[in-house]
Amino acid sequence: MLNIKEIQTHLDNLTKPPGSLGRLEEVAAKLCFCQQTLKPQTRPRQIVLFAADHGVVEEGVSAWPAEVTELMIDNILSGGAASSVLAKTTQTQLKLVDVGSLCQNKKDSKFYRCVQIAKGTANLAKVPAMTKEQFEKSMQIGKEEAENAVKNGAKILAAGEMGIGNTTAASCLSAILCDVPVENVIGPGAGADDKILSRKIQVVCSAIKRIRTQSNGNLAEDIASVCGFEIAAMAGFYIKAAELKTVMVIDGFISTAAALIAEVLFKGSRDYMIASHCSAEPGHKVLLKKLQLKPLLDWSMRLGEGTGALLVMPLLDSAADVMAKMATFESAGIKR
Ligand SMILES: Cc1cc2ncn([C@H]3O[C@H](COP(=O)(O)O)[C@@H](O)[C@H]3O)c2cc1C
Ligand SMILES: O=C(O)c1cccnc1
Repeated sequence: MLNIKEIQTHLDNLTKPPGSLGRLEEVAAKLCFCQQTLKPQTRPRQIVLFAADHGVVEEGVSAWPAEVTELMIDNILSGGAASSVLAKTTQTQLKLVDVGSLCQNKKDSKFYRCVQIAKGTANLAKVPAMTKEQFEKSMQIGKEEAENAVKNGAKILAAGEMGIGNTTAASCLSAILCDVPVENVIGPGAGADDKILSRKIQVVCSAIKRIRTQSNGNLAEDIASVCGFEIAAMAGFYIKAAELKTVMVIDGFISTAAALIAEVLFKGSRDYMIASHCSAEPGHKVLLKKLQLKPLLDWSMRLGEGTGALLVMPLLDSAADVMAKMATFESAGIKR
């Protein structure tokens, strides 16, 4: 078993003042520890984007109509979305899995799978968004995707999401799992104005109240009642990645809500996580703090779709190369 001390010793033997590559060294050490090697690999790598719709959109909580989910699925698959472009730039294989959008089924391919649990969740403002069975089914699909990706050789995994209305679900999850006031975890999402925002606050507050007054103490059921199919699938994806000791790069607010579900249901999952960035959505830093993850970037991004995770892939490449390719003081003949 390669321990942190041995990894640190190797890092300190490389031709640089100890610690001078700052957080790049932290990333390098994490890759080495998770992969149990001093020559970590960052390719091939895979991002899986999970898509689904949200019944709560009928409450007027998003600046966009639910139909945009379907249009963006098509856009992602035809290469025009930010995630598609960044996946190409960073040479990351992208697959989209529709776990519950309002779309008509399309033909499955290597890059697309349609396995809709339902045509969108139920409206969480009025009733539980999904049953515990649907939650477990969604998680299972995520697990299958992580397992297949690793089986196909992926050394690094990332997940992302597409689902109009999903910041409302993520806000509910954050308030419950971090036990913080609702105002700390609600933001404009994909561009809510003040009117939409105040409706969103009302909806989240009433869903939280319902859970707090009606919960039978089953945490998975509480989570399911405000979750999205894509969020549950990402949680399953992260749990399986951790089980398989595979490094996963976490994206924005919604992905991090799923990451916290993973940590709650499978303790220690966070040890395999790298937080790519801190989103402009206010709840994101609350979730990162709870997970004790320090994001690599703080670039005011607020898109989701896996874009933050994709953006940092070259940083992981650099960390791996530093570890595997730099000369040591001894090999370079430099006396310390
Ligand atoms: C064109 C477009 C592309 C996106 N890609 C990701 N999102 C992001 O915004 C949505 C969540 O925000 P809200 O909860 O406010 O609806 C999700 O689909 C998320 O992936 C997008 C949103 C839009 C409009
Ligand atoms: O940070 C995110 O994941 C995010 C923020 C706003 C809208 N959609 C996603």
